[in-house]
Amino acid sequence: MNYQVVIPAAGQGKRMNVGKNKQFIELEQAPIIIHTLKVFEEHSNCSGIILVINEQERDVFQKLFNDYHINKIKSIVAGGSERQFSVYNGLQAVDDEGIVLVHDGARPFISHKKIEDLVHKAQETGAATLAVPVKDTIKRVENGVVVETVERSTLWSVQTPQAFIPSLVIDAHHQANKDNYLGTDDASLIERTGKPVSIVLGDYTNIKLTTPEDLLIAKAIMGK
Ligand SMILES: Nc1ccn([C@@H]2O[C@H](COP(=O)(O)OP(=O)(O)OP(=O)(O)O)[C@@H](O)[C@H]2O)c(=O)n1
Ligand SMILES: C[C@](O)(CO)[C@H](O)COP(=O)(O)O
Repeated sequence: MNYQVVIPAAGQGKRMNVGKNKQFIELEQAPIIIHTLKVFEEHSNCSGIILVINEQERDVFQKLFNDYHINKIKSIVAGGSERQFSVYNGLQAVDDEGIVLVHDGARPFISHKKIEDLVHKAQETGAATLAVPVKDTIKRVENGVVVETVERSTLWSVQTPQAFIPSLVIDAHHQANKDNYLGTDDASLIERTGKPVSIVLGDYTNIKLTTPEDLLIAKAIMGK
């Protein structure tokens, strides 16, 4: 099943603390965002990429597309002040057919196999996300004191891509905007409308490069 993918890459990378958009940090002679884009460029099931960027970085991205032969870019869309707004802007460029994926530009280690597993599930249920079982014990803390230890067997660490029937995720964004609701992922916007979101087992290597330590892990993953 073919799919389109919206890739939000318009963040500032504050937690990476390198003074620039972390998407441009080089790993093995290519920027992080190129590693991510190449996964979809090289996947025959991907019919088009909608990339969401900071407008001030348009020329930088354009040069990267030329240098690395990224040809599946269907649209380049300006991001917003929050990830949710960036994704919403990207979704406006999506064809209302098939399945749409939303995938963080900061997650370069996604595999074709997991994308295909996810798309298959979204075809069945309308909405699905990759996730992995939590390995640490998770506690709810208030004012530096533990108020609850959450039952670990029910906890999953959610990743991207997340996959949807386009109209479902677009309607959920509209509702969230109307309610002034800000979520940290797109699946939560669907959950809050009462519709089900399925879980598809991801890989622990599908990390989001967020803080400097993640670059050490990324180098190990690439070495593997
Ligand atoms: N306003 C925003 C915020 C985030 N993103 C994108 O959403 C993905 C996940 O966000 P995150 O890892 O938090 O990236 P940043 O927002 O850049 O990081 P930080 O919060 O540390 O500034 C990234 O590919 C990021 O570029 C975006 O397109 N628009
Ligand atoms: C969407 C996400 O990657 C799922 O884990 C995560 O919520 C993004 O969070 P961020 O703070 O915007 O990176």
